[in-house]
Order: sequence, then structure tokens, then C-alpha cells
Amino acid sequence: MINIAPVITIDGPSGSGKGTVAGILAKRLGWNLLDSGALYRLLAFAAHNHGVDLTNEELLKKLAAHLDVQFIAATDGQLQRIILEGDEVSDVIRTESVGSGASQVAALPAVREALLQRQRAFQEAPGLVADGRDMGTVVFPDAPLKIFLTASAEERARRRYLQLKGKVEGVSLSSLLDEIRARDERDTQRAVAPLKPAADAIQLDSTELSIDQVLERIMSEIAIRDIAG
Ligand SMILES: Nc1ncnc2c1ncn2[C@@H]1O[C@H](COP(=O)(O)OP(=O)(O)O)[C@@H](O)[C@H]1O
Ligand SMILES: Nc1ccn([C@H]2C[C@H](O)[C@@H](COP(=O)(O)OP(=O)(O)O)O2)c(=O)n1
Repeated sequence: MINIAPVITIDGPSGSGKGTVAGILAKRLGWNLLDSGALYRLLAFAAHNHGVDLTNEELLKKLAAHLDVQFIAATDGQLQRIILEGDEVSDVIRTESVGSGASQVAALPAVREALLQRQRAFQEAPGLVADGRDMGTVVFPDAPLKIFLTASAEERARRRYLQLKGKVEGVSLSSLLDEIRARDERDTQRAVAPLKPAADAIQLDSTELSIDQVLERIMSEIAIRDIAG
């Protein structure tokens, strides 16, 4: 049977605002949410716990195929919760070191293949908002609305700094900028499903836009296409 639940994809580099915007949109529309980056982060985190090297493609593929994870949807007053092998890991997977590990395992073709069906299974009625790097190019190529969200590396590092300051010890703006640039490089240069806009994506530079302004632009694209009923 053809899956007719519409998908809105939001791809882009780290700190461009994908996760924030996708979460608000999903809530506003009453749609499902796929944070695909969380899957790569969970895999890197699980690999660390199980002593699996981040270059061992064969073992990582098996781990990805059997990843025991539960996404508990956000409710009013509570953010989305992520449970890995019975433990709540929602916060611990958000560090830049797990992000860097995620970017490493994400470059392995067998890992991406193992996670593909798991991601597509999120496409359920009434619709799906999916954020990541290859949502519009590979995972949901038929999505009726694809957004490619960017911002300058300096602005993205500044946002991450404000987000982590006070929560994580020893964060510095200059090291965050270095880490963001290294991740951009790896994610755009890899051979499989690199970070790039789909040919039919709408590109949105959020460097000078507030979160509300980004949402307003996307809502007007949704209205033009009449995809949210
Ligand atoms: N347009 C924006 N202007 C200012 N801050 C933003 C904007 N978009 C997102 N942010 C903030 O930047 C940080 C990173 O956003 P996030 O959604 O996690 O980015 P991504 O998922 O692309 O890595 C968050 O603290 C978020 O509140
Ligand atoms: N669809 C996706 C999502 C994430 N990845 C990889 C590449 C990213 O650097 C890491 C982490 O992604 P995540 O979206 O959680 O990272 P940011 O919140 O943008 O910093 O995973 C991917 O290759 N494909």
C-alpha cells in the first residue's frame, strides 16, 4: 500500500535550528516527529557503552539493526524522552562528543542502510516532520515540502554556546566553532548521503532570522502547498 501521510523534511548543518523548528512544527500540526540525528547519536553512545570501535562497520551495522530504543513523544509540559536499553538518555546524547561520534558512524554506508527502514517507519498519519541531513535527498525523496536550513558557522557556534553555557562545564565558543566546522566538513564530504540540499528544497538562511520568523516562512510554504489539511 502506498503511504500517503505527508512529510515535511528539514535538513541542514548543526545549530541551524532544525530540531527546534521541527519540534514546534510537529506540535503545531499535530504530526509525528523524527529526530534522525538522535538515531546516529544513540548508535555512537551505545557503541561506546559496548566497547565497539567507531570504525568497526560490521559490528556497528549489527548494533544499529538491534538498537533497543524508545521515543516517548513530547506532551504539554514535558519534552520528548529517549530511552536506550531501558535507560533515559535524552540529555547525555546531546554533548558535542556524542555528536562527533554520531558524525563518524554516519559516514559508514552499512550503518545508514541499517537505519533506513527504522526512519521510514515514522511516516504515519496524519503526517511527519523529519529533521536531519538526508531526509529530503534519501529517506523521504517524495516529501511535498523540503526545507534546507542554514546559518553561518559563527552564528551556529554562538547558538550552541548559549544553549550549553551553564549546563555543560568548560564550553568555549572557539572550540564549539572548531567542532562545528569539523562536523560540517565530515557530513558534507562523505560518499553516502552527504549533507546537501535536495534539488527541490527551499533554502532558508536563518543567520538573521528569529525562530518565529523561520517558522512563519515555513508555515507560508505549507499553506501554499495545502499539505496540512
Ligand atoms: N533562528 C534562531 N535564532 C536564534 N537561536 C536559534 C534559532 N534557531 C535555533 N536557535 C537556538 O539554537 C540552538 C540550536 O538549535 P537546534 O534546533 O538544536 O539546532 P540543530 O537541530 O540544527 O542542531 C538552540 O538553543 C535553539 O534554541
Ligand atoms: N539524517 C542524518 C542525521 C544526522 N546525521 C549525523 C551527522 C551529524 O553530525 C550527527 C548528529 O546529528 P544531529 O542532527 O543530532 O546534530 P545537530 O543537532 O545538528 O548538531 O549525525 C546524519 O548523517 N544523517
